[in-house]
Amino acid sequence: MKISVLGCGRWGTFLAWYVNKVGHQVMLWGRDNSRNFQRLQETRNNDYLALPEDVELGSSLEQAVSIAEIIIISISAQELRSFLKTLNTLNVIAGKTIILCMKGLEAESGKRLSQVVGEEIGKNVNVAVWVGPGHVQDFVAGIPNCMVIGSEDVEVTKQIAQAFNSDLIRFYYGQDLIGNEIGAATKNVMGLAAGMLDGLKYSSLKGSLMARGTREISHLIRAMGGNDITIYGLSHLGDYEATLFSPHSHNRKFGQALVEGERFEKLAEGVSTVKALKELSIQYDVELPISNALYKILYDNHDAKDTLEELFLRPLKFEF
Ligand SMILES: NC(=O)C1=CN([C@@H]2O[C@H](COP(=O)(O)OP(=O)(O)OC[C@H]3O[C@@H](n4cnc5c(N)ncnc54)[C@H](O)[C@@H]3O)[C@@H](O)[C@H]2O)C=CC1
Ligand SMILES: O=C(CO)COP(=O)(O)O
Repeated sequence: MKISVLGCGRWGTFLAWYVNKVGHQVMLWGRDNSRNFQRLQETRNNDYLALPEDVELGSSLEQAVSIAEIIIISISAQELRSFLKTLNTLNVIAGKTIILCMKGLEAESGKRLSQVVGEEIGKNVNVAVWVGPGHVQDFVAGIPNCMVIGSEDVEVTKQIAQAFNSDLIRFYYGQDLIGNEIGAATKNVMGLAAGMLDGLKYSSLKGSLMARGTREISHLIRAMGGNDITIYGLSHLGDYEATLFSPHSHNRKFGQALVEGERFEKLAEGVSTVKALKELSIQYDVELPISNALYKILYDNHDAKDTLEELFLRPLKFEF
């Protein structure tokens, strides 16, 4: 199949590498002025991998979209809406399948990224998400993992999963788009919290964070009309090792750097997702104590140690 990957950062470049490896014809698109794109053009390398010669690099968005049946998008979540507005003006997207390979929510509205596609592009495309655990560093070292593809159309889900399945990534068919999108975005929030615990030398609390984090987000998924069991699947709990424990996780590193008084400059999607969760907790009237504590730390300048310790002072309650 002809596939174009839009976004040539850490993950987008890996996706182009992977989709080429499993036998598809791939174009990786980036903006002319992007440092990532320029470096790939000059060296075909980034910090993580070397791109094979048969992955085409392109900077014309119109060309990248018009030549492909499947369009994979992997840019920062907060850029998606404006990016789609630009894409829409080119009039080449109708009839394509868009796969969102990004883990975030729109910060101001709390909207899921597939909803943003629906609002900006309309109904004349198929939309799927490809989420779950995986770091470029592990995949290029040949370490396999499991991931999940989901959409509102089971035939689209199956077609994509079958086209991309390999002995490096085993795909499962997602059955709950709301749960998969909320789960994928919010695992980054738990990653920020895990990093803060690491920085505070409270790493032994990460087991409790896993238990209470999943419970908190399952309430939100149910309130939003999803299936609360999805939280225990690949998009959320299955991604905890790669986020709460992995030395590669940007979200975990961001949280750790914050409590250590350092700055972590790379994209940590959880920071914007914390804002989205504040909005969703109001919209759906769901209590999200861990996410709310992170909001106070990140947006109201509360002290991380005090704020996380305050979680222990709440009234006792039943576990489930
Ligand atoms: N296992 C998985 O499914 C993984 C998923 N991700 C997700 O992938 C997404 C991207 O993350 P990274 O690649 O780490 O970020 P990154 O910062 O390395 O790459 C983002 C890329 O998007 C481009 N970009 C940003 N705004 C743009 C715009 N308006 N128009 C065109 N291009 C734009 C940037 O130039 C950059 O090349 C995130 O949502 C992240 O959560 C990341 C790693 C693993
Ligand atoms: O989603 C990821 C791993 O599955 C990447 O996580 P980070 O963005 O925290 O590095």
